[in-house]
Amino acid sequence: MRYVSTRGSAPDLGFRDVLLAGLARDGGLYVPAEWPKFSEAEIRAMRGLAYPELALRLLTPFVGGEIDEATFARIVREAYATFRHEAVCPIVQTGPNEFVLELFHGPTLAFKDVAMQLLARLMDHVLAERGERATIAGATSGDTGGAAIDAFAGRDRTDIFILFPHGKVSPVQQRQMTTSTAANVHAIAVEGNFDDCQDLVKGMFNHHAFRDRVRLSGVNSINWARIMAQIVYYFSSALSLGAPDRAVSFTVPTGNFGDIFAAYAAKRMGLPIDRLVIATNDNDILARTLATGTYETRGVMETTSPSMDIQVSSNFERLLFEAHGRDADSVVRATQGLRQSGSFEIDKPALEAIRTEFDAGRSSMAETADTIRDVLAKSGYLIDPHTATAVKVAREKADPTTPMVVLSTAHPAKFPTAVEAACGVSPALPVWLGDLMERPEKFAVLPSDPKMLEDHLSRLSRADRESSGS
Ligand SMILES: Cc1ncc(COP(=O)(O)O)c(C=O)c1O
Ligand SMILES: N[C@@H](CCOP(=O)(O)O)C(=O)O
Repeated sequence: MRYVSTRGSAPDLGFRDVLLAGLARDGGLYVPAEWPKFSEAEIRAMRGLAYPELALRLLTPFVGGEIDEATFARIVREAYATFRHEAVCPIVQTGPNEFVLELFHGPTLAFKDVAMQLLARLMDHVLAERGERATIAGATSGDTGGAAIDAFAGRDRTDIFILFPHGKVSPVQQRQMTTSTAANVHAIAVEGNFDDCQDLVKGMFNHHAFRDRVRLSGVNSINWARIMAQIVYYFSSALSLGAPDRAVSFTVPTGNFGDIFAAYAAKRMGLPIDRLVIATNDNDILARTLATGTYETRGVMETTSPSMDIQVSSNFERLLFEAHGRDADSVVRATQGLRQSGSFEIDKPALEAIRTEFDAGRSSMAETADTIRDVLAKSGYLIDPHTATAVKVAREKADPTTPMVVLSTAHPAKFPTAVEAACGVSPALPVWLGDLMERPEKFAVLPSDPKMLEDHLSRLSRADRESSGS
């Protein structure tokens, strides 16, 4: 399996190089040169497989023989052994045709664990094989950071630097990033919003001399391996609802477009998916884009679902590439427009192609709070604000003939203030995180300044020291 960049001028790479590269050298994102396909009979034969075995079957084609079978199987099994639910990503029914896919049974209570536990082990393996070290940089609006820190803490081959927007993540999210005692973990509070953090990280990737010196790798969903791992739970949930003999729809609380792009990938691989519904909070750039055909950034509004407070939705670039028939020039034009004027128009045929697969809706903060209350009252089930934005939108788009699966991307205990304000119940953290709020914090505070950030990383990165021979 080879991987190509959405911007067309970076070299094609194999799986191990894509895993370590993160962002392509032309600023684009890697996608598989072709989508692996599974027939109906092959999908039917996946029914009843345990989650790690299903993951092995679906992900093996993406690895393309670059990691031997036995090692890959061991890594996958170890990654999912960290989950505290036997099914890894179970579904629960919350309405006649409404199901919630619980993605929060991993170590940090967020869907990011599903991919990050695998990614860290894969990177460790490839780095050990090559006898190399890497510097990991990631931007987070709250959940990616905690999940990445948990997955990479204490790993000898990597130093990890996580940038989060100062004062704009929930207290639980912040502590999950700032209380690690591992020497290779470095949390950085940036004076800015998530888009600033993401810009800084992409800036470091696009500064090739720096990138090469510190051997920069990424853990955001710009890294193909993140998307790859997230494909599995679309299959597992659809299989348990009757796929491939029955189509299902998914509603996904969306920010950086990684999770819903994994659903699109599952569909391209043969999973019968009817509608893919994008749910946004008040930062509704994607819902506006689908309605108008213009992707137009506005200021970021702080909401009760902070992980979705974002304007520049990185993985939308992967969808643009597909919707334009894999024409990299169209993607380059769009990204130039975004950089120059904060907006771009999507051509009519590409927009139609997107609308054929996707639908979108928005949930305001008040509607999200109402939904938390309503789901608790009617189903006795407590959801977090990100999940609630999706339930609200899913209910507007529901079709009585097709099961609708709503992705529950975080445990409610990560956002106790918003949940309690909505419904009067304050969800408790699980026992293993019971003392999280009392643990001492350690983090740097930096302005949104590329040079200061690079200096900070250089000072602390072991890969940089090795490259400079000091
Ligand atoms: C809890 C939660 N829900 C939803 C999202 C949005 O997911 P994506 O960025 O993949 O669209 C995020 C952040 O990624 C998140 O942390
Ligand atoms: N919502 C995310 C933002 C980063 O997204 P990613 O999936 O690209 O890592 C977060 O919680 O950090």
